[in-house]
Amino acid sequence: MATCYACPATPSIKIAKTSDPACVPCFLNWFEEDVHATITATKIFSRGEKVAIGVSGGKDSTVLAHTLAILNQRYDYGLELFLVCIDEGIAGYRDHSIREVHKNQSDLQLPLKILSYKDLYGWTMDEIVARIGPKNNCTFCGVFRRQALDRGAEKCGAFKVATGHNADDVAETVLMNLLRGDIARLQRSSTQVSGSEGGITRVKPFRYSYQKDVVFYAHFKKLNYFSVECSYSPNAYRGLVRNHLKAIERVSPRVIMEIVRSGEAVVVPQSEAPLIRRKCIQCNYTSSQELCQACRLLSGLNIGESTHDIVKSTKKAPVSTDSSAATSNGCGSGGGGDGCGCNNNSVDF
Ligand SMILES: Nc1ncnc2c1ncn2[C@@H]1O[C@H](COP(=O)(O)OP(=O)(O)OP(=O)(O)O)[C@@H](O)[C@H]1O
Repeated sequence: MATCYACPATPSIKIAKTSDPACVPCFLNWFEEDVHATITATKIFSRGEKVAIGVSGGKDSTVLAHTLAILNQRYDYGLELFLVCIDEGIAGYRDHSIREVHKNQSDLQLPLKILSYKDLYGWTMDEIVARIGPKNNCTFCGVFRRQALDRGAEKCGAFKVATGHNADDVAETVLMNLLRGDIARLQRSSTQVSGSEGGITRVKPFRYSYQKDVVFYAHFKKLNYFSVECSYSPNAYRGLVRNHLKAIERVSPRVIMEIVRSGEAVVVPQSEAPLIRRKCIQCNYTSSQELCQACRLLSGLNIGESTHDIVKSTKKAPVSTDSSAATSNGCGSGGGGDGCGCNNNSVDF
């Protein structure tokens, strides 16, 4: 009978990333060591750094917060960790997941900052959807969340945000950008540290961790997390790409890592155009234009512009260094959109 890859015990699972059989204790140890290997290989953290972990209450960020807390102690990274949670104002969804965030905060004993769209922007996502309808709402949510996470990090004195995007998310993003011919975004989404132009940087310690292994880890560790999909998520184009990827993965499990690595191998010649980086005249957030993406969206909302005009107004930046410029089209736009900050449609993280 087969034994665990690392000890004589009977295996309980097959590790998704390596296809090795493993017992639960060896799997848990393997997972943590694999994340440690990613962190050391990609050099995403520096000693003494303050790091804000974006926690939504979902499985990925819940596992991320636990793993980083463990590794920070085990390997003495010397990081000061904070939890930052953004309340988008989606009744029946985010209010429920925030309960899980509180439980995790009490387990981990890390400082928690919760910021809401209502306080930051004057609108909840429920109010925005009531105003603009079911299409394009991921555009608003993505731009606002990205900026809100930066603002949460700033409040903790952190210049780095760690998110729970995993290898499956990154592979989907690489494929989506490739299918859309957006090679500049493909390269941006494949870098180890993004958004470093003087602002707050973003890192993904799970970029080489398989989604299934994250789920196994959460399950075997009995972590508290909320597993319901966002009620407004149309899951259009990313859903298609995800299904294709899952089909290929059944034949060749290594495909996820191979796509992630392929994305990293793409080198795009630097644009001749100078990057313009300034502060938004309204909110002081880093932007490539007078008004940052969030303020442009907000001004359209506040004056009652049509959804089409609001979203169109965010597509004008030719050379964008606006760190909120992760999106330009909406998710509900039938798959043609540049997507949002959430995993369902984003093509930039
Ligand atoms: N409301 C939020 N507050 C704080 N961080 C968030 C929030 N939403 C998303 N994030 C961050 O962005 C990452 C990707 O989020 P997304 O919702 O797209 O994917 P997910 O795979 O469902 O992640 P999770 O399981 O952590 O919710 C999360 O892992 C988390 O780090």
